[in-house]
Amino acid sequence: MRRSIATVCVSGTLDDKLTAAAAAGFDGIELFENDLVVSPRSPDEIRTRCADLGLSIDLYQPFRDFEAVPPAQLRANLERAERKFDVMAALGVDTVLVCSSVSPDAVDDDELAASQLSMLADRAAGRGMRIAYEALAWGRHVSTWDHSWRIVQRADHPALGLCLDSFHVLSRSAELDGIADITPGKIFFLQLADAPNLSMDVLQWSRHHRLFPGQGAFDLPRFVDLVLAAGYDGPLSLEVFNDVFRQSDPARTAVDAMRSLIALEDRLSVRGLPSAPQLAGLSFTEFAVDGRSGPSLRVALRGLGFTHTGQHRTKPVELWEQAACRVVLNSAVTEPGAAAINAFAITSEDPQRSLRRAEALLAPAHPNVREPGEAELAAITAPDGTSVFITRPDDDWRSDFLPTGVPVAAGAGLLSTDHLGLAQPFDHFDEAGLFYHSVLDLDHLATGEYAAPFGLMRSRGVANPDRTVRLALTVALLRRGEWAPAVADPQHVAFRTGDIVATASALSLARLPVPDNYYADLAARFALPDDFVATLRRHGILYDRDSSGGELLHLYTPVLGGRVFFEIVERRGGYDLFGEANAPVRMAAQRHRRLSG
Ligand SMILES: O=C(O)c1ccc(O)c(O)c1
Ligand SMILES: [Mg+2]
Repeated sequence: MRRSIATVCVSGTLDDKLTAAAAAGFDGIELFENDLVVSPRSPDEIRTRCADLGLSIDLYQPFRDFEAVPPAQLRANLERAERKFDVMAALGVDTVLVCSSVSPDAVDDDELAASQLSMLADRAAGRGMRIAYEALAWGRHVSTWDHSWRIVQRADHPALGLCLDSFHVLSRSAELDGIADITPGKIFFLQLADAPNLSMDVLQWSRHHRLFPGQGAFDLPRFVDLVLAAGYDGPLSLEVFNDVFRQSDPARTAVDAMRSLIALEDRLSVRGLPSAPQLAGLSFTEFAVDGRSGPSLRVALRGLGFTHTGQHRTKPVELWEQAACRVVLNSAVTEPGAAAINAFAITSEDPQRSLRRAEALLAPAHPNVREPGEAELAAITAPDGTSVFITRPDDDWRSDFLPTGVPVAAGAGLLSTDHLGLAQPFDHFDEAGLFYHSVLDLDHLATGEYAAPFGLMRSRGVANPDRTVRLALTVALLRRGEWAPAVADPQHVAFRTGDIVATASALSLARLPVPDNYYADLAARFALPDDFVATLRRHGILYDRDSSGGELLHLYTPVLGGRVFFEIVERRGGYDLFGEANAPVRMAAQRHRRLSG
């Protein structure tokens, strides 16, 4: 299907937007009037520019407050419409979007609305144009798709049809099945937007919080399926009003937008991508370290029971292991400053297919510099710049490391990497969620918010079906201000143990001190037995319980080398999340710990 994007989705002037849309591979655009009005190009020149870029102009919009008005107003509205038809003729666009009236002067009279829209359609038809009527969720009298359809049916004019916008339809949790019964050919245009579930004024929700498909909570595949069942064969067109996208790099937003459509088409089976291979776990996490952070990470790894088992053949890179937990310390990446997670690796049953899928979803390939004889690691770059390596089930990458011969430590019972905690750059949180969801086919777990010492935080978990790969993405709800302590957004690796009390007893490293107030509150909140709470307190273990009785027991290290820390988790009874309720306790404790040295 053709793919289009409304100019309102991305930042910049009209030229910036057109360039971005074309570069991302869109076939067409919806031209917003504002973008035309502020452009120094004439409509003719815009038409030429779009043609040069290979973009069609699929829709001109919006035309507001047209229908169901008193006669004098109707004359003025028709006159206004003629001026817009002039512009459309010069642009070479044949469809104009008329959104349902929000005017207090509009009359609640379907017959009047239908007859006036029919007059408008007559004039449009005279110029080879057509009218797509869209019910805004906050329309004065017409606010649902079925109401707009009744009016279009009543008008019964060949140049009058519907514009269906997923936001307006799905934000109203309307009855949907009837969409499939709309007369073939009467859906003139389809606009797609996702959104998070929010309880708020629907206009504010629409104008600030729309997202690209796959980034929010709406069931877009079902909606689009119904529209296709009604015979729609026009473009899939994104219309996303979003405060962050409006001020982000348009080239990047357009790629994010295109990825959302490719992923949606894949879910609709309109266009098949290489299927996502099964993933078998997080095979290693790589930290970039320098002369200051390297030593503190080594001390911590030893204290956690890791052994420095391997040294890279050609690079200053160390492999540390304990059971299936692997950490790589890379001193070759010399970005000055804190230690940071600069890469992680996921085991795929078919790395090459994983990579082909990633490419089809416009994931940037990671330039992988390798010496002869070294394992070929497929790699892509995540939205926050982290490299994601895709490794084979046989872990052939380990042969790049020569054994150190260091005797293997007894360990502390750590079994495998449970999850990574990756704080995301403010502008790329939604992009990251869609990236992992589509490229690696990770499911969205719950999205949550919590009040942390340095601001409100949002978290979104993503995981594969059998939960061997879990990522906890976090972001501050507001872009950070000037007072942002360095510990505000650290990254971490969590390792799984089967018995956290035994593991805690075997550790030999500084634990994060957890305040007594926390344990007093915990005992009260969950009615826990005294001796259990005493054990948790003795080891600095935090606790969470979900609504089905699943439990998480976890503990943290202080922040190491400026930005990273480790966590140990024991999951009981199918606990599926990350203990977000305890994140504020951890953040405050980490800051106390830094202040006290
Ligand atoms: O917010 C609006 O006014 C507006 C305008 C045009 C649309 O297609 C729409 O969905 C919303
Ligand atoms: Mg719309």
